[in-house]
Amino acid sequence: MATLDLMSISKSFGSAKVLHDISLAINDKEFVVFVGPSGCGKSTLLRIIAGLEEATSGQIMIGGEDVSTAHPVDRGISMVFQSYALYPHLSVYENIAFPLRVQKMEKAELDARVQQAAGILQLTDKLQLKPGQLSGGQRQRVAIGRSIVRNPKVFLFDEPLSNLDAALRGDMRVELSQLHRSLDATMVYVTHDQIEAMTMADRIVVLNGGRVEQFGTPMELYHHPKTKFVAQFIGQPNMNLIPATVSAADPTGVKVALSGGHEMVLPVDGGHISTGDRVEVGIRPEHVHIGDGGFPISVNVLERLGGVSITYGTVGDGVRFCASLPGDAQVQEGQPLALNVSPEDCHVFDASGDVLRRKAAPAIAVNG
Ligand SMILES: Nc1ncnc2c1ncn2[C@@H]1O[C@H](COP(=O)(O)OP(=O)(O)OP(=O)(O)O)[C@@H](O)[C@H]1O
Repeated sequence: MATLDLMSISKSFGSAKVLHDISLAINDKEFVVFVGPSGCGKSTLLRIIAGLEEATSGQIMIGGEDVSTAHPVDRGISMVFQSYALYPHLSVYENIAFPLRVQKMEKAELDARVQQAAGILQLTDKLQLKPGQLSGGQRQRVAIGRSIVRNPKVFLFDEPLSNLDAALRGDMRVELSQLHRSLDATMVYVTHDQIEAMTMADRIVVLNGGRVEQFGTPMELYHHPKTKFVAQFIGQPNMNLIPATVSAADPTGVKVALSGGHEMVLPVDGGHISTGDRVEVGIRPEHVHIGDGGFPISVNVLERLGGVSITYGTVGDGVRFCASLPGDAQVQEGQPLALNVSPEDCHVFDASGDVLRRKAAPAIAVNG
C-alpha cells in the first residue's frame, strides 16, 4: 500500500512562509496533480515529499510509515524532473540502469528490469543510442524509465513535460496516463498547466499562495469550485466573472442585477449576504446560448474554430465576456447579441471570493 499522507506541512525560507499548514490524504494508486500559479509552492511541497527539502513543521507518511526525517533514498520514492537529467555520455540502457548500478544489483535482475521498463516506454530499439540521438519526448521517457526500474512506492513528477512542444506534450499526457494505469502506482505530479491537471489527475490539489484552495476530482473542481480562484484556474476558456449588485437574498437564493442592469434569480445560499452587496456572477463560456431575453453582449472579436465559435465581447460597463458558441452560430463582429444561461449553471462569489453554496432545490422565496 503506497498511501501518501501530508499532515500539517508548513515551510518557511527565513522569514518568508511559503507553505501554510498543508494536510492531504492521497490514496494508494492515485494520480494526484498539484497545480497553481508560479510561486504558489508546488515544487517546494513535492521536494519536501521527496526529502530534498525539509519541512519547517509537519509530518509525511508513506504507506503508513513516518518518513519525515528519512533520507530521500530510503523513502521509496522516485522523482522525474523537468530537465531530464540524463548522462549524455551513457547509452539509454545505462541511463535507465544507473540507479540499479548504484545499488549494485545483480546483472540478470538489472537487465530484466531495464528491458521491462524499456518495453513499457517503447524504448527497446533505442537502448544502444545516446540521449543526444533522441527527441525531447524520448529523452523524457528515458528519465521516466530510470524512475520505473527502482520500483518506487510513489512516483513524483516535477513539470516533466514543460520542455516539450505543444503537440508532444499532448502525446506524452496520454502516455503518462497509460503508464499510470499499467504500473498501478501512486503518482504525484506538479504542473502549472490546468489542461495537464484536468486530463491526467484522479484528483487535483489547487494551490494558491502556499495554501490548498481545493482538493477534488477534475469534475468537482469544474462544477463546484469553492472559490473564485479555483473557478478561474480550472476550465478553458476561463470562467467569466460579471460584477453584480444583490437586490434580494435569503437562504434559498439571491436576486442580482448584473453590470448593465440585467436581472437574474440564482439558486444559491444567500443567507449571509444582504441587499446592496456586491458579488460576482461566474458563467462558463460553454454554458451560454443565443436567445431572446438574455443579457446583452456586444461582440468585438469572433474566432471560428470549426466546431465552436469563440466570441469575445463586453457586458454592461465594459466587462469582458467570452462565449463558446456553436461553429455555425449567427454572430457577427460589431453586432449586439443576447445570451441566455441557466441559473443552475451560474456561480456566485461573495466579496472575499468564496462561492455561495448552490441549492439543489429551485429558489422559492426570492422568486416569488
Ligand atoms: N531555496 C529557497 N530559498 C528561498 N525561497 C525559496 C526557495 N525555494 C523556493 N522559494 C520560494 O518559495 C516560493 C514557492 O516556490 P516554488 O518553487 O515551490 O513555487 P512553484 O509553485 O513550484 O513555482 P514555479 O511554477 O514557478 O516553479 C516562492 O516564493 C519561491 O521564491
